[in-house]
Amino acid sequence: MHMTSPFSVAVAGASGYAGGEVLRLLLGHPDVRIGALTGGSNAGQPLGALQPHLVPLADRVLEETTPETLAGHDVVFLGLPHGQSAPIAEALGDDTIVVDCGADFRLVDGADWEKFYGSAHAGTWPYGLPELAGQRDQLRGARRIAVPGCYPTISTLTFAPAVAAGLVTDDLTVVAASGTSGAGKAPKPHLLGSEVMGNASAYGVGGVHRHTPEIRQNLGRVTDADLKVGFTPLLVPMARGILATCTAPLAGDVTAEEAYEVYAKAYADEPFVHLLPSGMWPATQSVLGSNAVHLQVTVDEAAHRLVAVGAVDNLAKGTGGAAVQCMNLALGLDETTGLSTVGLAP
Ligand SMILES: NC(=O)C1=CN([C@@H]2O[C@H](COP(=O)(O)OP(=O)(O)OC[C@H]3O[C@@H](n4cnc5c(N)ncnc54)[C@H](OP(=O)(O)O)[C@@H]3O)[C@@H](O)[C@H]2O)C=CC1
Ligand SMILES: CC(=O)N[C@@H](CCC(=O)OP(=O)(O)O)C(=O)O
Repeated sequence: MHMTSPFSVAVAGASGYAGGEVLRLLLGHPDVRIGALTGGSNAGQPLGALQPHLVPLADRVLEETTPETLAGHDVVFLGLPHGQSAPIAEALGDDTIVVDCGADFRLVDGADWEKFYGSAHAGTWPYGLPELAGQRDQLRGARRIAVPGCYPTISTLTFAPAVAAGLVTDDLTVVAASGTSGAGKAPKPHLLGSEVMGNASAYGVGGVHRHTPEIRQNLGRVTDADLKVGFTPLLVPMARGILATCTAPLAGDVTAEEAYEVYAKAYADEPFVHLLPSGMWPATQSVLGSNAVHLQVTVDEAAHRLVAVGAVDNLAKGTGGAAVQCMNLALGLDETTGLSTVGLAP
């Protein structure tokens, strides 16, 4: 099938956070026409009752999420719980570009999948992080795309230049604080206002969070070293954003200026990765709503460690923005179409 602009696009999970963010961005995209919008328990509801910020789509009624409702579009975005994507993708056929915001097709190693997700591995699709070595070429013209997890996106981009350049040993530590939208819209006891407001907490501690193998897999693409990745997620009282602190012992004598130069060179041509001026440190507010990632790096001489910090909007570059960026690559459009690097302040 030969696709031409405007490309018809359907969104499954349009009532959820990821689906809603994909739609927010698609409403500003010049080359798409928004087709079917589907939900789960909210099928039959007008979108305006669920996503009031998506004003131009307020009167659109959510359909059931089935291969039939999603068929006949050039692109289908899936913002569904884990495990729901494979049967739909299979039924859609290879003419349709399927961009999955879920985890089902991100991991290469089936044993990792089974250990961390506890179910049978569905397979592996091209991985939707164009900035990671070798991935952009896989995404151009792709028909199936696995959008990364939000923590893996920022952890990978924050650590990759140091790991690729051999500035650090194989012993990597990530501590990342996320806003609550990372956990989705479905009600959960630990996300009640009383549990979240005025509170910061750790969870998934001790190498058990399912994003640990995804981060290790990504950074394993830029080094031959057998990496050890320690990942600790934190939940903090904000709606959007992740701030990741990535540290590792230095492999040799490296100055802060040399580390900064490595990062500047690695991302010189990346439209969405912004290395802040030396001495300025990333803050989530600056990337909210935008597809930008903000980074900074230095060396702690006394501790003989590299310290890099990254900020991302988990719903934008962390999911919906990455999904649109990958759609652009798959369709042969300019990768930045419909995406902004402008955040919010204050
Ligand atoms: N939130 C984030 O920051 C990120 C999310 N993701 C991934 O994106 C996907 C969606 O997450 P998110 O939007 O946060 O989750 P939400 O809980 O906010 O949304 C889930 C969506 O899936 C729909 N849904 C749930 N169960 C079914 C079902 N059985 N059949 C059909 N539709 C169903 C829901 O519909 P309804 O409400 O109508 O029941 C809703 O539209 C997940 O795989 C998540 O891991 C990835 C990276 C970051
Ligand atoms: C704050 C919070 O709860 N975040 C989620 C990660 C969200 C994400 O990236 O999602 P998937 O990998 O599931 O697609 C978590 O830790 O489970």
